[in-house]
Amino acid sequence: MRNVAVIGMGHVGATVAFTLFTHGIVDNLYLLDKNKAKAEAEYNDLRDTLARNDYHVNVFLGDYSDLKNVDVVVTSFGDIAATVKTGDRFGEFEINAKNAKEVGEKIKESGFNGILINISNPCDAISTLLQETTGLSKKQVFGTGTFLDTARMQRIVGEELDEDPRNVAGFVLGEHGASQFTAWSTVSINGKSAKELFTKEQEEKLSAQPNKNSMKVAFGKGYTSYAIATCAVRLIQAVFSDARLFAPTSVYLDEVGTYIGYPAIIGKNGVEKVIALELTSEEDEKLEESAEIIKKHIAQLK
Ligand SMILES: NC(=O)c1ccc[n+]([C@@H]2O[C@H](COP(=O)([O-])OP(=O)(O)OC[C@H]3O[C@@H](n4cnc5c(N)ncnc54)[C@H](O)[C@@H]3O)[C@@H](O)[C@H]2O)c1
Repeated sequence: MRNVAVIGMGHVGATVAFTLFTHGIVDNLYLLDKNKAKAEAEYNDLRDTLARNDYHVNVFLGDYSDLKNVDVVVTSFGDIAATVKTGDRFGEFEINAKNAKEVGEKIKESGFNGILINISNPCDAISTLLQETTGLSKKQVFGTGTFLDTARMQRIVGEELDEDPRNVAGFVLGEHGASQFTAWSTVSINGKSAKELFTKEQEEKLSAQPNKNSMKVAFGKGYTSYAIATCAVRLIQAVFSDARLFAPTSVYLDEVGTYIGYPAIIGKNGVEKVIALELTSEEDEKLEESAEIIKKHIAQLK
């Protein structure tokens, strides 16, 4: 049985739950939110879907005591208005640091010992706090990180070359936030390296787009949901099917001493392996600078 709990049933959590439900990716789905009325409304809306859904899914109004038997917990708590107001994911840091402590302690008390995939922002810092509070291993806890920003980069590069985004390989690395960067040395399109296709100026212009585009969506609809939910669901599937998916997620990177967006192999144990990239010295510096920003914020909290 594939058991998933989603904690935080806002725009993102509800879209993750709906996607799992309609794609039959879960057998038992537990919905949790500190706003009980919201969780109950989502629970009832999903139950009303059952008679027309292609798959049977057992959906529950969850409680922390249910987590003991859950395989994957997704954390999507927060207050998106705080990010939209500031245009910076650290705008939600104070709120979500408190939430991470509260939710993390409850997860620990529940006896949960599965895989925790964090979405809540600022993603790298909150993944760090959740790992510390739950006491789960660094393999068991990871964040969606730059998996989403990488998808945005693939879209932008694909559009530039009139190619399907799935034909674009490579990574956006670093903070899921303003200091992220496209590691152009890793990017290729249908086997051709970005270096052969773009000038330095073009790369710089394209680099700024993933983060800009995300804020454009957030400002336009007040939140973002489809792309992040699709990323989270792909990662959940990778855990259930032990896909050993090579994906840039927010993982603990020893070299920089923090959770940060970097490629890893995702499988049944969570982070099976972090894959060391051969970056240029300029990219290495950018990664370190991005790590310093994440660490500085976490240190200010302590
Ligand atoms: N990592 C990414 O790429 C990415 C992308 C989009 C959104 N996000 C983040 O995901 C989070 C959710 O976004 P959203 O648009 O759904 O926000 P939202 O404000 O619509 O919903 C947040 C939900 O969390 C609940 N919540 C708050 N504190 C809680 C707690 N302690 N325990 C349980 N539930 C709690 C709220 O009641 C609310 O229903 C935000 O932090 C947002 O910034 C991350």
